[in-house]
Amino acid sequence: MVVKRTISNINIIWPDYHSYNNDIGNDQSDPHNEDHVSNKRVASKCKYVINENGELGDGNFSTVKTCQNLITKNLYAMKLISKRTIKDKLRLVSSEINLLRFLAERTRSLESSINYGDNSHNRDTFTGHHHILQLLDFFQTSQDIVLITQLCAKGDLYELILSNTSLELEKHVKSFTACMLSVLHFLHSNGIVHRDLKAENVLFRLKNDSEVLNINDYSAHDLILGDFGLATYLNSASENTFREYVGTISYIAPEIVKCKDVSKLSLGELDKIEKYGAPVDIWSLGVLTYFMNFGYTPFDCDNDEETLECIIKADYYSDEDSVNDSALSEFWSFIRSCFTIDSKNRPTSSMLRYHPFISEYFPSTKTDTSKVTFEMNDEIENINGLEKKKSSVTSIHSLKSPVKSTSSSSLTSLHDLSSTKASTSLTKQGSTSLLNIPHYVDHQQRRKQAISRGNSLMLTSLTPLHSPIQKFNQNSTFTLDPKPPAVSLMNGCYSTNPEARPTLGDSSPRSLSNPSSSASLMRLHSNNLDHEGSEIFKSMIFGNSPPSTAPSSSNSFTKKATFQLGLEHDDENDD
Ligand SMILES: Nc1ncnc2c1ncn2[C@@H]1O[C@H](COP(=O)(O)OP(=O)(O)OP(=O)(O)O)[C@@H](O)[C@H]1O
Repeated sequence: MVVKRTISNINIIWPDYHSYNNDIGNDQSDPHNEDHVSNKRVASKCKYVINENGELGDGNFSTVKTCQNLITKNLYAMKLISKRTIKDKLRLVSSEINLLRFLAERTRSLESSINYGDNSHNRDTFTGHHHILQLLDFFQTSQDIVLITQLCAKGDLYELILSNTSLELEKHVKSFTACMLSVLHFLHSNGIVHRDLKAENVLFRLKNDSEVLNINDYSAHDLILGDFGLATYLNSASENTFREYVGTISYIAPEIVKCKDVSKLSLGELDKIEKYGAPVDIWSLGVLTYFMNFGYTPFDCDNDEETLECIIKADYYSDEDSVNDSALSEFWSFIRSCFTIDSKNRPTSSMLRYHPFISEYFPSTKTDTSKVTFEMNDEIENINGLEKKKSSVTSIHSLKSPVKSTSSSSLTSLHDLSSTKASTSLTKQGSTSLLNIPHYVDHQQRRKQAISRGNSLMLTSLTPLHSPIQKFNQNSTFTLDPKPPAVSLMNGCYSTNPEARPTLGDSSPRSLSNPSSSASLMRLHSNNLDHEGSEIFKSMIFGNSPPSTAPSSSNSFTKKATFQLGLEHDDENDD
């Protein structure tokens, strides 16, 4: 059985996750036995090798390693999502892949339409789609579902904040916030909600020639938002997607907190819970901005119940000194806007670009029409007019700081709504609830340690770029090229396990030096059958979108779909 989804111009056919799940269940009987697997399908030889010493990080469901494409010689990040670990959470993985593919397509189409020489485009310092993790390829092995993405530096924003105690407001908090706001603006205007914006998911992309993150060199890195595992389309097919209790507790909005007990509700009761939407990301942005500035998160208390209580009331911690610090007035105004309890009154990503805290990064807002200016003024009035009540000085907050969730810590917190009263309908919708519950350490203690280690911020400024076009292009690490040649991609096929090597070879993209051998991702999905490659390559590439010559029977769709996830296919396409 297949589920067919049409996302913009991409026709994605994805196997029903229940049947896929069954298939994975079979694998688990002997996941190490390739022969067992090969009884029912032929695995392609993996086109990537892993650096066995190149672990970049791990998450709740995955390990991320440096890898090299054997054909292009380019280095990428390989995210290995263990089938054993995700078991019944396949919906989240297919959703992540679908979304990343859509975003990669959207990015390519936007890039091809932007004329960088024309000042009417891209006047803002940050261009949202430049700061999203790009998916290059994906496949599955007997043990893992594998995503190949662009390579970012080891370490993330969370580690950067903790290792520096906090970040500097003028130099970094503002620019990082503006950058993430540009990403949210891009996602929201494309109908996508991320639902897990947090420091751990913000990575640093380096220029090709930099091996380690030199945060002092502005021109050598960019912020990248990753982990789209919880991201979803606003017009999601599932009735209850926006009633799921998902996210990371320190960052969730009040409207998500209200969904905490959805698993215990009857269907009638569930209907009464208001659906949430894109504003949940704005709340998380407020938490992230606050965390960058202070080095601790705003709502965390001794226990989760108290934390959730504070979130519901927007009762964030603030000490009197910082509240009265005039240098922080715009910061607090921004925070208050993000922490507007009523999501309908919370400013959108579009409106927030006008906020004085970060508006200098969005010069395009200055030349908008009078209508927009009026809305802007209105908005700023709202921002400034927000009630002052909301911050706690001596409340139940205990100044605890989050500790990064480890790969095992939140797995136990996966609640499957299928075990609930509302199970029948929710399971049908494929609904799953996921909440990462981080552990906490004593903030004061950590702060003292950081100070005694003499950690100081050495970051240079990501200042607004006033001659934006030229300078932006020079400084950005964003690039879509070189485009991987079609023959180097695996496009969802079933593969042997990637070989691990102690070191990876030369990463110069030799095969890409021959332009005729390269095909952009755009072309891979363009239904243009004139590009190079044999019919079998076309079949592989268009596995998710049948070539126009393919028979249009539902059988052929099914074959394509199963081929795409490698459930049953013959791949004659090995190297
Ligand atoms: N492209 C990349 N380049 C470098 N490091 C990466 C990349 N992708 C992920 N990482 C590292 O691996 C970690 C885990 O990745 P990711 O957050 O995607 O996994 P996850 O299992 O979905 O995590 P979560 O626990 O948030 O659900 C990240 O925190 C980051 O440190």
